[in-house]
Amino acid sequence: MASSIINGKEIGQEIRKSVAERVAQLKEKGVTPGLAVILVGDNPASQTYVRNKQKSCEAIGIFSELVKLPQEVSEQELLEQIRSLNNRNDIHGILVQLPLPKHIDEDKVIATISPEKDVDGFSPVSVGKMMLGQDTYLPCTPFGVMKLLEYSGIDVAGKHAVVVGRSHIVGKPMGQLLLQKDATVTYTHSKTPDLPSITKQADIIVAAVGRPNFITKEHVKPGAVVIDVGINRDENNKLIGDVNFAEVEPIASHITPVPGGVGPMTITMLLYNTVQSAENTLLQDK
Ligand SMILES: Nc1nc(=O)c2c([nH]1)NC[C@@H]1CN(c3ccc(C(=O)N[C@@H](CCC(=O)O)C(=O)O)cc3)C=[N+]21
Repeated sequence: MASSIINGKEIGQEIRKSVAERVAQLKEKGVTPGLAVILVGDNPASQTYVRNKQKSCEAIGIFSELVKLPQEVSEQELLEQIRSLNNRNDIHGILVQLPLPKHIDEDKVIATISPEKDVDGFSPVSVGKMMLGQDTYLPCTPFGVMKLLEYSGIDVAGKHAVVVGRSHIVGKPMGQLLLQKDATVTYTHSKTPDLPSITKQADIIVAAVGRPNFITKEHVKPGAVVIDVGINRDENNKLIGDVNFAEVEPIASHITPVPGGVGPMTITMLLYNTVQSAENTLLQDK
């Protein structure tokens, strides 16, 4: 059974088209959605991601502003930059590119972003609302995975979903969103004994461990859906996922490739959240 390869680039493009239409409607009302991206230091990977985010904004008419700060910037200065962006009417979304240098308290930085502008969905307020099923900005990567499943016609209700990884930005919220759609969710992680015995029971596996080719055919039940959130780089700087694609593809029913799977969806949902935030300001003005 060869699997159907889920094309995140194509699904992302389709969603971006409808987001672009909403941007056009906002502009008719005199509002240009604006995203501020804060980049600290000069990590080459972060620079590439940030450039991709800016290009994607431009392509659909979202204004994007890059705030570049040196590696040695003080936490105080970074917090002041965020507060000033919180107060700007032309900025509807604020994203602080992670990871941050070690001398800066990431939790404090994220908590300083106004929840109204937290288009990453990382702040304590956003996370709390998500847990309660309230209206909020959903974290872009798990949100993107839910859209991939939906657009691929995969109904998660009643399915057993196994999430591998428990990070604040992917694993934990991923399980929540699946649970909200009536999946039965199992969380697994680096301290889970005999992982294959658990993942073998999954109808849907979401791999978000950050280890290249970690999920092999021994982990996968034939016919399972396999979503690869991994973005590892090999020695030649080539992008590789957490799933051994060559091994797993023949037995899965659906699988996401890396690149071209979850990655493009993360950016798509960032654009989506930013436009949502701009629309929300219009509702508040009324
Ligand atoms: N505050 C914050 N928010 C983030 O959302 C955030 C972050 N910090 N820090 C870093 C990670 C990583 N991330 C990616 C987004 C898109 C691709 C992506 O588009 N990948 C393409 C390929 C890109 C390439 O070839 O390099 C793909 O998978 O097809 C990858 C990774 C967002 N992150």
